[in-house]
Amino acid sequence: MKRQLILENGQTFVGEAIGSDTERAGEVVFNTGMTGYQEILSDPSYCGQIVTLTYPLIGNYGINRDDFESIKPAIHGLIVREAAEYPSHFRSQFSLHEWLKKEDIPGLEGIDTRKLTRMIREHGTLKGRLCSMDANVHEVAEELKETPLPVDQVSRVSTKNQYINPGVKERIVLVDYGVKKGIVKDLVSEGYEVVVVPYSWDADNILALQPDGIVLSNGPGNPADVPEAVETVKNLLGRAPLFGICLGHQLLALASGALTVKMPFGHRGSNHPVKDLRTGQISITSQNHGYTVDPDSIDGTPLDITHINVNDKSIEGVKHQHYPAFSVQYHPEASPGPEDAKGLFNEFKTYVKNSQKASGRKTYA
Ligand SMILES: NC(=O)CC[C@H](N)C(=O)O
Repeated sequence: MKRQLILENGQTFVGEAIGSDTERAGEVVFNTGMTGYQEILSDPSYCGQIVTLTYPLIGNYGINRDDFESIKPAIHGLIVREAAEYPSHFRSQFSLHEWLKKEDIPGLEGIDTRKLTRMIREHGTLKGRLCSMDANVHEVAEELKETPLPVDQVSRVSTKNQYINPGVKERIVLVDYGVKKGIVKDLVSEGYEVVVVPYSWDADNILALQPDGIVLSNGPGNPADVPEAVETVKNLLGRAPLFGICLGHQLLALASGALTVKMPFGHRGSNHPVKDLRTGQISITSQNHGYTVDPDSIDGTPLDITHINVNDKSIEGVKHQHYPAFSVQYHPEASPGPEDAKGLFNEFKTYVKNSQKASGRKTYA
């Protein structure tokens, strides 16, 4: 069955329908990763977006039960050049098409994904809708133009209740703005007790858990859409070591007086080079973000820039001058992607240990 992608600029791409028959709209973004489609499909930071993958063959190793980054995918659609019909891998349980159908996510295959990607690179991200062939292109394009991007994504994907991953070492509170499982897994593998709490918890509620460290997770949307989270981070500064990842990084920056801006088409992929300005070391990193900390807003804030993107020099990491708080725009947990940045979890561990020593609290081995 044919299906079309209608963009707000009136352009259309006609291909074959895969997955669910639901019609759905979203901001169309591209990811350049050659592998990792299952993690991308289930990363809550894509909530409300339609993702096109630039690698031409997707789905060849299937979908398995272990590699999901969340339980319920929040992505609005998937666009690929070719979806493998017969996956081959010993862990595979579904084909891409079967899984998309099961999760009620519409997909489109067989279009020129290079043309679509170039269009997004030239004009910035575009709103789009995956539609049946009888949709009126002009009407849909007008409607897309008039519909603003959603502002409620974090509340859609954050956990509703706190939950605990037991551990024998320090207690880390992980504030869930749409957390990827990879972050939880990496913290648990350090031996921490990881208490995951809803994004709406205020600082008093979080501090009542007596955390030895706090991680601010990744998450979807514009960080300026969650002012209550910025307020919470402000009130957490200096009360426990803070480590922000992606949206968590943007919230730490906003809480410290900096600003964030929307990028034309963002960074989404598994090979983004990041330079640590303190050591000169380059890491190849996994990224998924459409907003960034505005470099012109840093002066006068208590933040030092620690990392920059080698390609476009955008800010990739900051550190607070007075409090044990730091953050990165990229993904130390990878999931999917290279693991060059895993060392950031060790940096966090040092912060946690130092803060324990300074406070005279019990330290762990
Ligand atoms: N992965 C993330 O946390 C993304 C952060 C934010 N939603 C952005 O797009 O910039």
